[in-house]
Parts: sequence; C-alpha cells; structure tokens
Amino acid sequence: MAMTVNQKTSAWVIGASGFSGAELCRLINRHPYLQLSRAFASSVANAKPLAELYPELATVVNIDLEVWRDQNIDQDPLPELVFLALPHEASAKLAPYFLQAGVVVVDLSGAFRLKELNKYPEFYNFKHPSPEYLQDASYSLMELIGDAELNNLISVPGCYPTVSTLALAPLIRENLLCEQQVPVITATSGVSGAGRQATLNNSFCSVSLGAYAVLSHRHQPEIAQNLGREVIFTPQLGAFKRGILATCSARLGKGVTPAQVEQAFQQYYQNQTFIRLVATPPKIAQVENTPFCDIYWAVQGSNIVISAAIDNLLKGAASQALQAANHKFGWPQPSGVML
Ligand SMILES: NC(=O)C1=CN([C@@H]2O[C@H](COP(=O)(O)OP(=O)(O)OC[C@H]3O[C@@H](n4cnc5c(N)ncnc54)[C@H](OP(=O)(O)O)[C@@H]3O)[C@@H](O)[C@H]2O)C=CC1
Ligand SMILES: CC(=O)N[C@@H](CCC(=O)OP(=O)(O)O)C(=O)O
Repeated sequence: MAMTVNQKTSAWVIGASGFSGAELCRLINRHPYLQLSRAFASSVANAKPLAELYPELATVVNIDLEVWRDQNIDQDPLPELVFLALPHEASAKLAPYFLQAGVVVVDLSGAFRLKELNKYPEFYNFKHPSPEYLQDASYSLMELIGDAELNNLISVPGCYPTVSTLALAPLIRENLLCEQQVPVITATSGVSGAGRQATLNNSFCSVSLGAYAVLSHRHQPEIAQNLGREVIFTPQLGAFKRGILATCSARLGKGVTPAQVEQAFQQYYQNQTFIRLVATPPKIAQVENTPFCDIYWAVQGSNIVISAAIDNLLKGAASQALQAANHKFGWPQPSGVML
C-alpha cells in the first residue's frame, strides 16, 4: 500500500549512493511536497549516512543509506513514488515490481527510453527483461511534451539526448532544416557522466579530452528517436567534473531566414523556466550546479550552429527527474528544482 508521510508524498531513491541518486536526495530533501523516506545503495560498504559518502551533504541531508534487497517490495510499506538511479539492466528488472504494486516509477536509466526492443541488445548489450513496458513508458523531456499526461512509468531522458534534442527539436519540428543534410552533434561531457564507480578510463591521470564510442553510442538512437531523423552523434570526455557542452551543426532548408530560426526557438522556449536562450555561446560554468539548459545559435547563409550546455547530473538527470515528478503529481514545475 502506498504511503504519505506528514502530508508529503513519500519517495524512495534507489541508487542513492551514486552521483545522480545523491543529487536527487539533495533536491528531494528540500522539495515542498516530497518526503525522502528511504534511500538505498547496493553494496554493504555504502550502508552508512549519505553524508559520509558526500561530506558536502552533512547537516543538509540526514538519511542513512540501506542496502537494497528485492524483498523490500513485498515486506515493507511502499512509497507513492520511487526514483531509480541504477544501472540500466537493474532498472529494467526492478521497475515492473513497483509498477505492479501501484507505485509511480521515475527511472533515470536508459532501460525504458527506446521504443524499439531490438535496440537494447545492440546498444545496451542486454536482452530486455520487461519488453511489455517499453511502449507504455512516458519519455519525459518536459519542455517538449507540453500538457501530455505521464504514465506511471516515467523514463527520464539521457544526458546527451536532453541537451541535443533541446537544441535541435524546434528547428526540426518547424521543418526549418534541410532534409538531405544529417545534423552533426559533438558533445563533451565531464567525468561524473560515467558514474561514481572508479575505472582506469575515468581516473584523474587517464582522462584527457577525446572522443569515445564513435558512431556506436547508445544515445545516438535515443536522439534520432526524439528528433524523428538520423543524426551523427559523437560523445567526448573532458577533464572536468560535471556539465555537457553540445555543438550541433546543420544546414537550413532552402530560403529559411534567421528570423524564422529566432521565432522557432522563442515559440518553443520563451515560457520554459529551465531553458535560457543566450546571446553568446554558453560555457559549462554558467550551467554547472543549475537546472538550466542554455542555448545559443548563429546562422551564416544556410549554415547553422547551435551551442547548448547543461549540468549532466541536474538537467541531464536529477532536476529533470523532479520536473517529471512535479508534472505527474500536479505540483508547480519549479518545486524542488529551482536552486
Ligand atoms: N551520471 C550522469 O551524468 C547520468 C546518469 N544517468 C543514469 O542514471 C543511472 C545512475 O547513474 P549514476 O548516478 O551515474 O551511477 P553511479 O554508478 O554513480 O551509481 C549507481 C547506483 O546504483 C546502485 N546499484 C548498482 N547496481 C545495483 C543493483 N543491482 N541494485 C540496486 N542498486 C544498484 C549503486 O550502489 P553502490 O554504490 O552501493 O554500488 C549506486 O547507488 C544510470 O542508469 C545512468 O545511466 C542519467 C543521466 C546522467
Ligand atoms: C561521460 C560518460 O561516460 N557519460 C555516459 C553517459 C551518461 C549517462 O549516464 O548516460 P544516461 O544518460 O544514458 O544514463 C556514457 O557515455 O555512457
């Protein structure tokens, strides 16, 4: 049975020891309508106060992490809302149990983002354990879904797809891009995008600006699905902690003017709290630790370059997840999101 604590809606975070999960705990902790009732890690070593893993949260978020066990679903009073900040395959297995118990699931992984089942073995390297949920999952790029209702399974967009889609969607939806020319997206992420688990590739001495997963990254089909057309997407890893800067280059359709481009961006985003249309190319520092996506564009003849930036752990993950929860439960969009 779902639980409401002190008039607030009860929420769990599973994966709270990870980077996105910890950000979520921080945001939920001061959300006016949500109560962070429990938070889970997977390893016994992380069964400790969250602030011991993230000292900056000391006196800010007072919660002890518990070790997640599947029996929690059958044995414990359940929350109304659960955030899954887990590896993709773990989310794909766990989400159905909560859904069957009537709990709203906000999943930060890629487990339910793609509608085509056969993309999972190809891009995620696993056979999907719960394919029947793929079509029902609501993909929550909030600035582009308008007033559409969200189902009980909410799939939060990936970090690169968030910034890339927000940069290109108004132009594509308004039919302003040349059909024959494939948009090219090159995006550089900070190392926190790879999660908290230390590996040689993300260690301090190894990271040096470079491309990876060229023409094979799992976010390519997600961006293409969002935009309804092919893109060339190249992710890069940069030697900084957090943030993504995406550069999108494309060709405008015949006769399309800079004024039409301006109008498209204004029409889509002028009332969106978390999009800022900026007059100079954004820098990562201006969006770091914020829930904003900053978008700049320049047109020369029929060429257009859009430069957009987000914080991967907030707009690319935790704050965007809260935007979706706010929409689902009918709370004002900025609740718990605006810093
Ligand atoms: N980092 C980013 O920029 C973004 C991440 N995401 C997505 O969010 C999800 C979390 O990412 P991130 O925070 O980076 O990941 P981390 O690697 O930092 O954290 C993963 C979390 O999941 C827990 N966990 C791992 N396996 C299991 C399991 N089988 N059952 C229960 N808990 C488990 C870990 O616990 P423990 O620490 O104890 O092992 C940890 O709390 C991923 O799907 C990721 O793709 C989405 C957008 C951006
Ligand atoms: C720098 C880095 O490694 N970034 C991750 C993407 C970030 C992420 O967590 O991906 P989702 O948004 O799909 O969950 C990667 O390329 O796999």
